[in-house]
Amino acid sequence: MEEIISINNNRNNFNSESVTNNNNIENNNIENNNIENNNIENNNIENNNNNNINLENLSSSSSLELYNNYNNNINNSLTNLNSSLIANNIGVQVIFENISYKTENRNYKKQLKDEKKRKKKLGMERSDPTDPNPSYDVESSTPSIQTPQSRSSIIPKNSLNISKIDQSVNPQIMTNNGKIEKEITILSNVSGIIEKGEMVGLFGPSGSGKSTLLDILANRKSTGTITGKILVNGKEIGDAYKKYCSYVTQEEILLQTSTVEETLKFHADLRLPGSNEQEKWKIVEQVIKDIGLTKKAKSKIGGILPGGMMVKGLSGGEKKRVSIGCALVTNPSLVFLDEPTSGLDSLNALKVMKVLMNLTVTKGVTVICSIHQPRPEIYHLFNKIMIILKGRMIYCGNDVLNYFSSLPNQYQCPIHTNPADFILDTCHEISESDHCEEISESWETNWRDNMLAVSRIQPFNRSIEPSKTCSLLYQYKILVKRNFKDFFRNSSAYVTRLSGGFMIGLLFSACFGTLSSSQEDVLKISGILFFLIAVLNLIPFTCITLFISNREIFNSERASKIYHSLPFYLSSITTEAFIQFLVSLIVSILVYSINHLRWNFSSFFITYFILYLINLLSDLYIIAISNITGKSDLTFIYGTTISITFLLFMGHLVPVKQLPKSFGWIHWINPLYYGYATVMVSQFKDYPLECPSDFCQFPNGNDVLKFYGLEDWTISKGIGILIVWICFFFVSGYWAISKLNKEKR
Ligand SMILES: Nc1ncnc2c1ncn2[C@@H]1O[C@H](COP(=O)(O)OP(=O)(O)OP(=O)(O)O)[C@@H](O)[C@H]1O
Repeated sequence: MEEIISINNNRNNFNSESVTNNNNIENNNIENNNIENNNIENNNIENNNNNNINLENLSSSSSLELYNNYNNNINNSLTNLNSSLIANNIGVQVIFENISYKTENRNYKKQLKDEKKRKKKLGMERSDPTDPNPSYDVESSTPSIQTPQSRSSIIPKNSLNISKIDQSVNPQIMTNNGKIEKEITILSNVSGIIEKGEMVGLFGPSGSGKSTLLDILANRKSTGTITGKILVNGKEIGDAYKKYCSYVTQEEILLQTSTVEETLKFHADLRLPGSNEQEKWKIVEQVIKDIGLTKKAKSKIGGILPGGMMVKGLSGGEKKRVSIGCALVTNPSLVFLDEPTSGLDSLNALKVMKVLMNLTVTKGVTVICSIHQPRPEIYHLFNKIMIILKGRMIYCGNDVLNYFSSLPNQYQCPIHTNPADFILDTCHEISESDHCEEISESWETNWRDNMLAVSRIQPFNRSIEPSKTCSLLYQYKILVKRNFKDFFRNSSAYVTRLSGGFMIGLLFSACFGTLSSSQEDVLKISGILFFLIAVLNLIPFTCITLFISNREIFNSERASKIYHSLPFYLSSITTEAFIQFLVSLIVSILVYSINHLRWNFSSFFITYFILYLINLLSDLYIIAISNITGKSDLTFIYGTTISITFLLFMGHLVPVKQLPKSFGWIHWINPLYYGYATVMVSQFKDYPLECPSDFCQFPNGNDVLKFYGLEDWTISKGIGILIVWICFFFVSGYWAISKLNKEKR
């Protein structure tokens, strides 16, 4: 039996793909998706011109009533299509009503400042005796008593009206009677309906509020006040809503050293807590098929690693498909995408969009994406268009061209013009016309009176349970596994750091040679200890770009809420602690064995342990600074300033007792001083020194300690204080990563 369901996608020049009963969607180079989906077998979607609704009549009509009837028919035919085509699959219907969003105006201070400047300038102009046409006081920040007409007539042509300018630059900054507000309204009473299995394009000029609406619909907004309702299949489902949504950000932030399947498995591990390994792998395989990357499953993502090394990997479009894949592992009902085609060439953009269309057709997934001027083939893949202008919905449906021609100015799409370009151009025209307000209001009234009334509530066929999360320990395990894999695959990271340790060890050996307990070598030994601490303090500076890049990945993954910040932070510190363990060990063994420092196991062990603590501590404070600043250049500047201060007041170059009184206290807040004091004690405490004549400066190691003001120092005190400092930097780093530089949405 071959049932043919015809739908009219009712846009001029529409020529969408056809889905045959083999589900083979013509997909250029994308692999065919042989997805087993009994529900859609035997269903053919054909976009033909045998439409039930006559487009010609519609285009000649400009009446809203006719348009509404038409739209209702389309809605019904789409609903029929959806219900018969994808009866048991995962799609959901989403109705959002009167969504408004207010937030703190981040430009408030700047606007006030600009306003002050403007007033000052106007004041100066007024008092200019040479001005033949003295201007009047134009108080944009307080309502004027002049009539609009008189007011406009008295504003000199060249005078600045800051509130007007601000609104045109950033049309979302809505002012109240021209008053600069601390809180601004980004979205106002936005409503719409998205049927299951629909692919919806969210259009609008830059700054109109598309990303804001997507964030709200995807439940990702963490700032501001949101009002309105989101109904899933007619129900308000609160927290469980998250379970149905996935969000794909504009920029794909993926770990370059992971393969496609590892990336997806990572997401499956953290987002599917109820599934076993076998099930997760099955899902990963299916997602790889869905995104058409079976042949590239074992390929690395690729890109430039933080150290600068280039890893060959996927193309931009393929990376975007992996990002989409990450969003698909949870089998979402709704997928939101913020400009999925940005940065891609038109062929790759089309491939990405066809992957999305496949999902809507084969699984009934609802796809909503904001998009800027797509090529016509992409535009025609959308079942529905939503248009946001100045934070208000001006259209939501599938006949936008006819709708625009029905508006007061009768905007007609010229032949051979990309409809997407026409939509954007028309939006600009509308926003500058006097009808803008009227058009938004008439659409809102139309929505309330007609659209909502005809929408059919879909039955709920997915369970409404709040989503489960993995335990923190499990998250930590998965993150540590990923970190170590990444570390060993990034040869520039481990080769540089380990070979750096090796080179430093050899250079020290070459410079200081074999040392003895003679008087001349006493200063060399204290010099070696100082330089060892200085080098191990500076080594972490080589990893600033790595820390910043990890932070970016973390921010993006945290926004998707796939893990908690604590396991992420602990896993990063675990990897770092391991690397520093190796680096300090290499340096200590080389220096100790070649330079012949005080040889007994406890001295070696204590020296090594202190060097390790110094290395770890330095790593932690660089991590803390990079988490606080979020920028590599600032981390470098603050880090070097702190390190230089620490090294100066370490007690080697100038023994602490000889430091000037006004600055001498600094050594008490210098963790490197405690490290240096402790290794000095481990080397010189009760250490017999050669004394060739009756008088020598240091008859015994204790005299060396006395010279440096360390005679009362003990090893246990030093280790204790260093551990306290490590804890301090550890906590500061965690506080900074969890509280600062968050992705504000
Ligand atoms: N806290 C804020 N203070 C001031 N303006 C804000 C604030 N948050 C958002 N905006 C402004 O609101 C507008 C809507 O932002 P949004 O990112 O949703 O627009 P968009 O349509 O997605 O733009 P684009 O297409 O350029 O990404 C922008 O002009 C933005 O600058």
